[in-house]
Amino acid sequence: MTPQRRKPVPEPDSQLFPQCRHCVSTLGLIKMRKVVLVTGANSGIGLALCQRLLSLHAESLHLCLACRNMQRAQAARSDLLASHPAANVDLLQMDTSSISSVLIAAKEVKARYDHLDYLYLNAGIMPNPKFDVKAFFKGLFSSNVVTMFATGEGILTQTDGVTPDGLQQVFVTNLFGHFLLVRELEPVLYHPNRTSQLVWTSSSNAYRSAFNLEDIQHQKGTQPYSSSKYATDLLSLALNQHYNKQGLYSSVICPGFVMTNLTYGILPSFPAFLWTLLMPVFWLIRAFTNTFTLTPYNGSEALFWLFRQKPESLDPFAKYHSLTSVLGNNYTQPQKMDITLETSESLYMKLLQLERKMRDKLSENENSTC
Ligand SMILES: NC(=O)C1=CN([C@@H]2O[C@H](COP(=O)(O)OP(=O)(O)OC[C@H]3O[C@@H](n4cnc5c(N)ncnc54)[C@H](OP(=O)(O)O)[C@@H]3O)[C@@H](O)[C@H]2O)C=CC1
Ligand SMILES: CC(C)CCC[C@@H](C)[C@H]1CC[C@H]2C3=C(CC[C@]12C)[C@@]1(C)CCC(=O)[C@@H](C)[C@@H]1CC3
Repeated sequence: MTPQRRKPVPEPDSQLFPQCRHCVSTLGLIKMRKVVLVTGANSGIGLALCQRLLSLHAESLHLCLACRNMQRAQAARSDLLASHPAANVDLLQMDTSSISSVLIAAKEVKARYDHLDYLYLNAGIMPNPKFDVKAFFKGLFSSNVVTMFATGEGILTQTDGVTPDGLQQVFVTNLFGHFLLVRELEPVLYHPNRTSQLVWTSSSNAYRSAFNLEDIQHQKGTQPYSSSKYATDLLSLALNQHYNKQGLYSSVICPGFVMTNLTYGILPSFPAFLWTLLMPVFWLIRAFTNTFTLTPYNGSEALFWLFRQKPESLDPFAKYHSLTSVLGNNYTQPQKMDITLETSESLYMKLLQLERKMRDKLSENENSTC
């Protein structure tokens, strides 16, 4: 963690009143710096988002990179400061797969900042992916080919693990750790007269068929990634139902297919240079599906777009897709999600139950070690 404990500095709106800062503050026209926390910010889409945010708002932002590995986090911070020396970039150690790590990190956030404007819930894993070559070639010659390239449907499975807390690794990393973080940060996310936004990096690989309300952690299946992303879509809707009155809004995005550490892991025997050699093929595929955003910069388009939207104007049933045209132009498009209010509410209740169980377990452990 960075040693300094800084509250964001109130800043007068210098565009409105360029000459007299004193008058601005005495008139009470003070505008606080926007505080933005991004999980999984040290690489890929998360890091690209940070770069883009700083390109537009370097001095009016307070950026907090929440990462599990502080060495990688430091490297990302140095990268950002190299291109934006005046930026405010803090680091926060947080492993979303560990309950105690999330609770400690949330406490630290509440001590450092008195409000959070944006919380990007982006960290995610797809462990031990298995690429079904046979299904891929079968798909290539079927009418489903475009969907296969856009969503990875039917060609990927994963082997999940269990964390020391006894939770399924993918479920807790991608979803539950983030849920707990949101719950813990309620005091800095709710504030009168202004709104806050939660933005989840979901996926078009989120399938209803991979999700089961009776097995929300996906202990039994072989598609924990797809299940965790479908659960993300459901949870975002439930959060809107429960939090909008308090000025807190939630949205989900899909970055498209992006070349990152996560995707390199899908074909581990495939060296990075072969992926680069395949780029012309991928650009060609863009002619059929604009979901091939390919670079983290392009993939972060919808995350960046949401930063500039009024949250009240967003559709809680829509997933916002980053898309890139054949000519390389980026844009964001909403698409209705395959979710219902009933299922989202049932999942929300189950997550609250699991949260209570985990908290009880944690305090039992603390008492027994006292
Ligand atoms: N790439 C793609 O095509 C797509 C990606 N996505 C989603 O985008 C998000 C970002 O992934 P992407 O940029 O592609 O991949 P990266 O692997 O580059 O980024 C994932 C980030 O999450 C972090 N992370 C992983 N596990 C944890 C953990 N337990 N605690 C804290 N941080 C963690 C990683 O940290 P570390 O460096 O330490 O591993 C890394 O910073 C993910 O949610 C992914 O599911 C969705 C659709 C498509
Ligand atoms: C080596 C071959 C010539 C080409 C192989 C291509 C596949 C490995 C990709 C084609 C579509 C991709 C895809 C994803 C992973 C890699 C592919 C299957 C995702 C499932 C990655 C994670 C996501 O969240 C999805 C949105 C991606 C959808 C497309």
